[in-house]
Parts: sequence; C-alpha cells; structure tokens
Amino acid sequence: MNVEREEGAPGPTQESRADEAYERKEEEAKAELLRVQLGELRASSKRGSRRNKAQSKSSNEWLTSVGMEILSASEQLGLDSILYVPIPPGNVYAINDALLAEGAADDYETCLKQLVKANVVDVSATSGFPKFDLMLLGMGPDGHVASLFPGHALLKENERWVTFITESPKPPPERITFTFPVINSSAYIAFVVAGSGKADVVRRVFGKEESSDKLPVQMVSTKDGATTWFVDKEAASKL
Ligand SMILES: O=C(O)[C@H](O)[C@@H](O)[C@H](O)[C@H](O)COP(=O)(O)O
Repeated sequence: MNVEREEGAPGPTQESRADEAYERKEEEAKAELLRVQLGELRASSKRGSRRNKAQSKSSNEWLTSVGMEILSASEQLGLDSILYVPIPPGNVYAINDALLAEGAADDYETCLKQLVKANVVDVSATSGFPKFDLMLLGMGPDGHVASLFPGHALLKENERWVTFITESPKPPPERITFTFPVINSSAYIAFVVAGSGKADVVRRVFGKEESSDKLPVQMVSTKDGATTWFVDKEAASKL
C-alpha cells in the first residue's frame, strides 16, 4: 500500500507504523503461501486442481446449461483470493526435481499410491484411478493441458497415473504429468483460462465445428464429476 502524506500533515504515529508493518507482513505471508500453493497445484499437474458445479455433458451444453463465468480484469486479480486455501505444508507433495523425469514420475506415482493406500486420496469406483476432489487446470494456446500436448503419444496413456515427457514442445523439455485417466477421474475440474492467445482454442472447444482431431483440452471429460470454466473476456472474445 502506498500512502502519500500531505505536507504539514501529522506523521504516522509509532502505533500506526506498527499496524502498517503488521498488515504488510500479513499480506506478504499470504502472498507467499499462495505462491507456494499455486506452485504446488501447477506443479502437480504440469499437474493441476479446483472447483465447480456443472454436469459434464458436451462442451456446448456446458455453455448453455451451466454458463461460463466471464471475469473482468479486476475479478481476475481477485482469482488469487478465490484460490487462497490454507493447505497445511505437510499436505503438499512436490516433484522430486533431484531426479530425472522418468524417475521423478515413478517417485510421484509411488507417493500417490501410498496416499491411496492410506485412504488419503480416494479411488474412483468407475475407473479405478485416483479420484482428486479438485483439479485446477490451465490451458495452453495450443490446447495442451497439464503436460499433455497435442499429437503426443502420452494422450493415449491409459495405465500409468503419472508419466513423463522428455521432449515437451514448451520448455522445460523434461516434465512429469498426471495422465488423462487420473485427470478425468476427478470429482471437480476447474479451468482457468485468460488472454486473447486462448481465444481460438476456446472457440474450438465451445464452438459448433466438429473436428476428428481432438485437442488435449477436448479430452478432459470427468466421468462422475463436473467441470467449470473460468475465462476472461479476451479468452471468450471469439465465441
Ligand atoms: O506447462 C506449462 O508450462 C504451463 O504452466 C501450462 O501448462 C499452463 O497451465 C498453460 O500454458 C496455461 O498457462 P496460463 O494460464 O498461465 O496462460
């Protein structure tokens, strides 16, 4: 917060300075926690997670029966506070980046299996894959989600929970990612998509044109769950 003081006006008291310092520290702590949480959420699906309401039908039905939430620029800024969830640090499972991609994927999958065994993470009765309560996903301008890129063989992976890529078209080349069976077993999926660079893909997802070639984002389809898209005006500008 920037406060300019008029000339001649009384200066801040020691008490108000202490209050300001306290508020600043609190804001910094919240921002740091948010960065850690978002970093983790993004990491875990580069990897993903967050909320919704709708039945997952065809994408056009989402639009009409559920409605997209179009966010203004200031509301977008408010997304930070929507996403503010006090996750205990012990519940955060980071990628082991001391390992190469293949080892890191195995390591993460093993960790997830232990969480399932300990009943921390549910299993979908329909798919047998882990069922996350919430999956927060971004989408690239090429239609990629998590680290599942258009035309890549990983789109067909249907056994692994976590897998890896060493030649990602988007840097960094080495990544690990949840697979579609895991993503699609989630109870809720939220897409957060902003900017004009996403407008063509948003139109492709929600438009009427049929294409035999599905983009990764079009392969996101929860079997027993629900999906909500949060898009800003720019991303929705071609609808
Ligand atoms: O893989 C990555 O490197 C990105 O993190 C990516 O997966 C991201 O989620 C989308 O590209 C959308 O990103 P924005 O929402 O920031 O545009």
